[in-house]
Amino acid sequence: MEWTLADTAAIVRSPDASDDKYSRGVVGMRTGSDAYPGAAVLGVEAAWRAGAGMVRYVGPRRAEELVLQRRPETVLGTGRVQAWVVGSGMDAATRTPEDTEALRRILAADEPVVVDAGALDLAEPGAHAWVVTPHAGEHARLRARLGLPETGEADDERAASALETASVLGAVVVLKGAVTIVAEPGGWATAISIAPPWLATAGAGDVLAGAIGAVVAGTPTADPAVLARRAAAGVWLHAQAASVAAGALPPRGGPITALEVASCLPHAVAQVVGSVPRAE
Ligand SMILES: NC(=O)C1=CN([C@@H]2O[C@H](COP(=O)(O)OP(=O)(O)OC[C@H]3O[C@@H](n4cnc5c(N)ncnc54)[C@H](O)[C@@H]3O)[C@@H](O)[C@H]2O)[C@@H](O)CC1
Ligand SMILES: Nc1ncnc2c1ncn2[C@@H]1O[C@H](COP(=O)(O)OP(=O)(O)O)[C@@H](O)[C@H]1O
Repeated sequence: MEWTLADTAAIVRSPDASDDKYSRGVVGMRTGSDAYPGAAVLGVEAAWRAGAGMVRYVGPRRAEELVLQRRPETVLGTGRVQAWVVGSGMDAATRTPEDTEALRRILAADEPVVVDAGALDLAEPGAHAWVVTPHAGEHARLRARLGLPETGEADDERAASALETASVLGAVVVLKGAVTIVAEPGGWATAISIAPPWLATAGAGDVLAGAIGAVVAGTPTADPAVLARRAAAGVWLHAQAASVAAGALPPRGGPITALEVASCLPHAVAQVVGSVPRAE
């Protein structure tokens, strides 16, 4: 049930001579708002640092400026992408009608979508290439909207309820917490419990969404079984990056920020690709 480094290594590959920026995966991000421009920066940073070949960003002017300040590599505006990340740093209550319309278009498109925070209210039952990423509070709200009962906090109850939500929604569910559950509509689930409690810090979820987006864009797929395993690999990299960040503070770790977690994603990726023997 626990997702491992070896599982992640079966999914995350290092680029080779045949690769270019497009084949490595382009992530499109519609995240952030005037209230939360920082969430856009965190997600974009994470997508780059988890190995995207290109990141496109669409959002309000101030968020665009902050994103470019941190990552001038980022391409502003729409264009072809292999995966979307939407909703981090957005608020369903204050979203503009244009934002809502744009989110609906993305959710209806063919590319896989990571659906976070302020876009979760738009998730409706169907058969979707979506990875929804609620924390406990968002999961409870999502379940209430889907007409599903309240559930407990024990690990087995969380796994069962994530599976039920995945099945009713027709999408992969990443239920975040100290133990993060990844569940797919077909009935498979896994857990990632290696994250240090220091990861409980504002913005860590925005980083997670960007990291998952990069892993999904690496080999885009609409198959929920494959999508779930790619999402689990993204969760594992994020948790491992947090361990690297906190572990740099001896002897037992110390406080880390979300941006530091994003900055440590390359270490986690390097550990994963370095664990696989080179083909001679
Ligand atoms: N620097 C930034 O720009 C940041 C932006 N953020 C954005 O802020 C927005 C609001 O996110 P929040 O999660 O704070 O607000 P929510 O509106 O989702 O959460 C508010 C309520 O949900 C419950 N809740 C929140 N987290 C919970 C948890 N882990 N377990 C159980 N219940 C929980 C609590 O009752 C809380 O009062 C999102 O769009 C998010 O992406 C946050 O990620 C923080 C950092
Ligand atoms: N006690 C904990 N131990 C380890 N990881 C945690 C703990 N609490 C939360 N996390 C992780 O931190 C991240 C928090 O995300 P989220 O709740 O969306 O916060 P935010 O909205 O501030 O970004 C998730 O990846 C979650 O799994």
